[in-house]
Amino acid sequence: MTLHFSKMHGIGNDFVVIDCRAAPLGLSTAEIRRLADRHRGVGFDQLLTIERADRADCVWRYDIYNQDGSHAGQCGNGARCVALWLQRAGVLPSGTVRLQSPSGVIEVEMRDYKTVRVDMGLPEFSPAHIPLLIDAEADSYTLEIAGQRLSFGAVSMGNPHAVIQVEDIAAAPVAALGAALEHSAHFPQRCNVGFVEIVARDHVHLRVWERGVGETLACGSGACAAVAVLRRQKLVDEKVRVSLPGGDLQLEWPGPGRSIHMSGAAEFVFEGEWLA
Ligand SMILES: N[C@@H](CCC[C@H](N)C(=O)O)C(=O)O
Repeated sequence: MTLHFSKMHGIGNDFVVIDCRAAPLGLSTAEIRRLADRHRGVGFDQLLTIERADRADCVWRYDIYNQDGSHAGQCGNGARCVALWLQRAGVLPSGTVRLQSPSGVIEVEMRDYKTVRVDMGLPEFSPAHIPLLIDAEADSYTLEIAGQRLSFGAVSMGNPHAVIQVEDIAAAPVAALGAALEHSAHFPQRCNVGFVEIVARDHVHLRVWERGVGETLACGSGACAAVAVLRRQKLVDEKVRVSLPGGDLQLEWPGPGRSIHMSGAAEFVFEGEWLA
């Protein structure tokens, strides 16, 4: 089997993008993992498929798979790459465009040749929605994780996120605590774990341990989650620059009942054929 793909990235969060407009993906979980292998396959953080929408108010939809083959509900950096991919294919209408994602409709808008602004929708804080097995919704939760008491905020951006505030981003225990919280029984669908250092009310540093991947260079939904959690705790302003290891994203969240907007780069790397 030969599979044509585009290799793309959004500030270092990298993707294999497959055109499924004419035919469904048809890869097993084992094949997705082989394609994700950075030595024996192509390598990616997420696999994105582009398909025809099945709802009347969208033309295109995308689906998301992590490196370990698991399915994801949202991918912010991926949404920007999907918009750029559709534009290069000549099928992205001008202006604001509604895209069907696995967790609902989002809106994308090309700002210049490689900057995309995305309406990522409403952050959902209710534990049932995340899902987080805990009695009552709160700004912050404390649990015993990996032998220590850990405080974190939690939110769904269409996918589950925990957000931990740290003093020094360089020293954050991303791998150790990220993996432990991702697999904690309190998160029945696992979770993405963000470690965030507040630099100023309009600037934070963020590193993200992604569910199904590990630490990535950037996570768009993780950036939204960090801003949502910190803003709810009244620690940041409406507009926040989020600096990740792979680059910066601009976030805007006016507050409850309003969408979070994220702006940042999307880039093509190459086109290829996978000889499966
Ligand atoms: N890199 C993404 C998030 C991808 C999905 C995530 N790992 C999950 O399983 O929820 C982003 O940019 O948002």
